[in-house]
Amino acid sequence: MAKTIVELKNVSKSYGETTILKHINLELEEGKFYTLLGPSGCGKTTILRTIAGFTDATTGEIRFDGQKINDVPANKRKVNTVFQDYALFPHMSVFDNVAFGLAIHKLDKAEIKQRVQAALTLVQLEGYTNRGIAELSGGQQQRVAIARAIVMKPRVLLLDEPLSALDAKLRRAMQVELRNLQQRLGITFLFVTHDQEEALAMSDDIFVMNNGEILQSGSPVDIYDEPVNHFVADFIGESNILPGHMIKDYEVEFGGQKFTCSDAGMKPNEPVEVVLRPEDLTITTPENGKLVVTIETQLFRGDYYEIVGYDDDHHEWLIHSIHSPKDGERVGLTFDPDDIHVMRYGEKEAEFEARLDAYED
Ligand SMILES: Nc1ncnc2c1ncn2[C@@H]1O[C@H](COP(=O)(O)OP(=O)(O)OP(=O)(O)O)[C@@H](O)[C@H]1O
Repeated sequence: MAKTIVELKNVSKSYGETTILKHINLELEEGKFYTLLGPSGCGKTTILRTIAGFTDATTGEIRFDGQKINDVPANKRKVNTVFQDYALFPHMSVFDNVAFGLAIHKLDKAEIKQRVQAALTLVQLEGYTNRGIAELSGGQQQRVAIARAIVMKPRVLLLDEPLSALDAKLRRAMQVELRNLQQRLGITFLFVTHDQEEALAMSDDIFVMNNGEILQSGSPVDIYDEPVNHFVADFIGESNILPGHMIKDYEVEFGGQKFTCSDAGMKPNEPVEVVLRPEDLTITTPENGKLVVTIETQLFRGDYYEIVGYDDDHHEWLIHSIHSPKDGERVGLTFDPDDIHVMRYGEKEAEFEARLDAYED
């Protein structure tokens, strides 16, 4: 198992009466790409700031290589931050921006030059050393900010929504670049975003946050396939979420019908929520469908149609399909038992994982 670098143990943060972070526990291992994902104001930046040393935790421990670092000042932590607005010095050249931290540490000129050149090569900005910051595009400024952080050879790089100022196309290109850079450098990245697609595409592991809490952590595939609760199912990807009842292990009722599923460990007749992803629904004839819906609208999304239909209980269904039924047409929907994901109301991640372990063995 990889070595743990950063640990937050039961970290809480309050400003006066307002609690911003509630009992945060997380571990970052060496060489992995992590993402803090959640809506605006949920506390993502505050977690970065406690790790960087810009904000004190009200309670709890921050550890680096197993040592408590709550009282270690920011400039003594082996962590660097790339800020959302880049925080570059506009009147200085690219070289001087990247060299800034090394110059403060009074490294000799030859070493500074060699390290700045190496960092600029890594972010594909060789040849830009004498440019002013104002003469660079947004994407190039972004690269300078990253070069300025990695030139310090941090063990952990914190990135606070670094791609949010870029247009959609450049943003996608930078996602690939950042992921490749992380793999080449082999250092731990902790990346903050509220964009779930970005988190799914880039991360080894994601921490899904809401309201000052980490609701779920795990690989993108695990979180997508097995969301712990309504918030996560709704926030990550698109979902059909329906109320239902667990009849017994591996049998669930929703929409007035019983279905075989792969979930277990609930009480008989326990009220539950059922998740079906739009891409797991297949359109068929009404006779062959497990459910029947009437098509309301459809949007062409390039490689699929995003279709909305309503069942006879007026429940809305979102369907992704390469086929385009007619508006007003009645169609059947089928899905596999494995595509049904059942969630218990109020279940926390630890209880959810314990239940999964118990019935999967
Ligand atoms: N110095 C402060 N004093 C009081 N409240 C603060 C302070 N800093 C942050 N907050 C509050 O803490 C909450 C979490 O802020 P934080 O910046 O960590 O959220 P975030 O998830 O990073 O949001 P965003 O995606 O919008 O940047 C917000 O409600 C914010 O208003």
